[in-house]
Amino acid sequence: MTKQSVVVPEVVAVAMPPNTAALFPYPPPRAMPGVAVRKKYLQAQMELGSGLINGWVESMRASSPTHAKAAAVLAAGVDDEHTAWMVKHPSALSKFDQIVAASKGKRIVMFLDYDGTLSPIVDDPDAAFMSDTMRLAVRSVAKQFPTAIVSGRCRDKVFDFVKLAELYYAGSHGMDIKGPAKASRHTKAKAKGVLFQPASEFIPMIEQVNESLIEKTKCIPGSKVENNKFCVSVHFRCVDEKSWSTLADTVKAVLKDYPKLKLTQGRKVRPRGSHAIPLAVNLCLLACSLAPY
Ligand SMILES: O=P(O)(O)OC[C@H]1O[C@H](O[C@H]2O[C@H](CO)[C@@H](O)[C@H](O)[C@H]2O)[C@H](O)[C@@H](O)[C@@H]1O
Repeated sequence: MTKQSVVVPEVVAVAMPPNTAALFPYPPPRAMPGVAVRKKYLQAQMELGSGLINGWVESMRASSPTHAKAAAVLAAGVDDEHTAWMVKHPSALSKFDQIVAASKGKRIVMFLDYDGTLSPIVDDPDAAFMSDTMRLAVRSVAKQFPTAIVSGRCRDKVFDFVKLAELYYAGSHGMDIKGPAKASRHTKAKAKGVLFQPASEFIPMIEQVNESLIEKTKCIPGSKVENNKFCVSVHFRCVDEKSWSTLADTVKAVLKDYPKLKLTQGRKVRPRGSHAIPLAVNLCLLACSLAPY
């Protein structure tokens, strides 16, 4: 997901009571002890039809820990990448007072990511469950502020994990947005009619691509194709690094027949022309009757 200033997990901490710090570690947990894993980079997400596919495997390598790198990190006991990342992205909780002071007199809307923020990163995307403690924390935040979850996943799937009817849900990287099913003091009638699906015409095409990707990648152990309704994710977290280029070539081959779909390096396969995350944020803000971002 593209990081926007109103979406970054640091903002999550703004409205979280300080004692929620232990609910979930941030940055997202590592797949192996001592090895930094950035969930954002662990999916095969490519730029389709625009020639940007070159270098995709390099990007996978650069952003994912190789076995050699993992071994080096374990041996040295130092993870420079993680340290550098933390310097650039300090925990909002360590600056909680400053953030509270800066928010005085302002209206706050909460935008939360799901994977790696509300749920731990796990190998099986279907098993990224949210804890009851986290659910309670989100529920209590939603009582204070209009709250939205913005995810690359299919909206229904996120709802099935979260199960809180009082939230806004922006699925498929913002191409599927729905206001709260349950009125709260923030949403009342205004939110009721919110349903935004600007890419509905692409659903049959996405289904075709999904089927084709499943068929073509089934011989690559560890790969997993996830239909997110308005976009498709090809996961390579569990694929041997030696097979990454095969996987990249396979995905590229499938998608060359779909010039209307965009394959973005480090992002997701989605209909061209969509600027999903800022749109998701703006629509949620409008639904809450706040100024667009
Ligand atoms: O909403 P985002 O933060 O942009 O992430 C979108 C993707 O999240 C999920 O994948 C990630 O979490 C999985 C479960 O922990 C993990 O197995 C995977 O490696 C991660 O990339 C989701 O499954 C994807 O469809 C989303 O695109």
